[in-house]
Amino acid sequence: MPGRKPIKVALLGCGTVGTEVVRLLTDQAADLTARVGAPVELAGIAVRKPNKHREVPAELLTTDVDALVESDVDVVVEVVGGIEPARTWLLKALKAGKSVVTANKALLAEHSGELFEAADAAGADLYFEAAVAGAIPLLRPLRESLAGDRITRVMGIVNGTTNFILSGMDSTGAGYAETLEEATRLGYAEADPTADVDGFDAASKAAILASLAFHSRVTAADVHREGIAGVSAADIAAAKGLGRTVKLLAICERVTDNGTDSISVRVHPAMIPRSHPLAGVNGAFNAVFVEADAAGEMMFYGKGAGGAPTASAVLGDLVAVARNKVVSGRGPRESAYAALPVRPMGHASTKYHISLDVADKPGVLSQVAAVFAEHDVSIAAVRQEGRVDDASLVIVTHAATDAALRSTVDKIGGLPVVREVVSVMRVEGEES
Ligand SMILES: NC(=O)C1=CN([C@@H]2O[C@H](COP(=O)(O)OP(=O)(O)OC[C@H]3O[C@@H](n4cnc5c(N)ncnc54)[C@H](O)[C@@H]3O)[C@@H](O)[C@H]2O)C=CC1
Ligand SMILES: N[C@@H](CC=O)C(=O)O
Ligand code: NA
Repeated sequence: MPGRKPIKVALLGCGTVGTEVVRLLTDQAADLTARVGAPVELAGIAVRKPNKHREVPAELLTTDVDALVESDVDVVVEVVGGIEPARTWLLKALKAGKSVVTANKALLAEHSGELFEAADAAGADLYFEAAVAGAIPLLRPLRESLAGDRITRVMGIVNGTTNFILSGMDSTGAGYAETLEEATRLGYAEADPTADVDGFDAASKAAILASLAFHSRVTAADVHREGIAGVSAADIAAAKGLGRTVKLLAICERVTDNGTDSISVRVHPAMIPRSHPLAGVNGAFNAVFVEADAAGEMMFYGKGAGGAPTASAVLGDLVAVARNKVVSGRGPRESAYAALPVRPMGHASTKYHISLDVADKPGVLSQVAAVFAEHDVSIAAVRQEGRVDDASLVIVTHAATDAALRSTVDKIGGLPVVREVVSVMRVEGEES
């Protein structure tokens, strides 16, 4: 836009995502100018080792992040990751009235309250579409399109790395370690991939989703978290035998009890029917179901990880905050007025799949069934395989509280007729 003052952008970080942000900004410069109503100018790129970044203009590179943030830039885009020093940089930017675009879910899941307060005080924007489910437009629909509805549930696959690993184990029998290595090579995994496999990344995303969906502040510490490190080839085979597959799910629910609302939020592996729409979500793809009172069910699907898909979401946010700058407007602020409490995991209603190695003699089933009855857990299906010395008992329960199911499994493990509790996994989704 000739004559229009450019929107100056500081880019912090130039790794998997940052490199693609620079490419898209450069390749689409003319279109972005037209869409924003002013040129979008990359003023500097902060990195740790400038001589390692031959793919971007050398004159833009700097190691002095503070000076870049404090310069006359209008927008700070952060794709470094981690809590500190990213938190300090972004607070500094927001307090100075610079809008922020970030892909940093770890930071947002801990400190979004503080960041939003700084943004509000200075009249700046804070956008973070790339932080959950990569390229998929999901946070903007929650913050804006569905702001007039009452969301009851957000559930899905939000980590590309673990989905890539579980899909590989299920379809080709690929090993855990080799698939993780491949996910890292493809740029899906976090700098420390234990954040992915232990469920921390998905838990951060679940906290962000629950905060937006239920207008409350939910942090990563509020999320019940289990990763996929304990998922074995035997679990995958057991799931297959039952017409199911294993996925790492993030589940955020509004629970209404005696007219009072609370939030249940958890991340754990679960067996789902192979006919379930999430069962066909493979590789680094993510998919998220949203249920709202008036809208009903919606499904969001697309690439959840990788440099280019994530950069697409970053650029979308950059255009939004730049447009706001051009018209001196602002995007949505934090909406946490409902302040709903988070329920402990023990109160969550879940179903279990339990595989037991048992002595194959009369009375075993009745002893096991008695423990379920004692804990008020009802059995949906039982399958016994094998004969003397090599028997296995597979039990699928109806929904019960997670606390009751855990106590049931603990007590069954102590029965003399049970040689080993081979696998315990939650079951989600109805058979269709
Ligand atoms: N890779 C992906 O698929 C996705 C990544 N994200 C998020 O995007 C962010 C960036 O991720 P990636 O690009 O994959 O990470 P990366 O590790 O490839 O890149 C990080 C960049 O930050 C730079 N950096 C680190 N510490 C620095 C410091 N103190 N000063 C200056 N520069 C520093 C590194 O040199 C590197 O250029 C993270 O928050 C991540 O969680 C979000 C969605 C998807
Ligand atoms: N490590 C993350 C990257 C995107 O958020 C993932 O695997 O999903
Ligand atoms: Na997204």
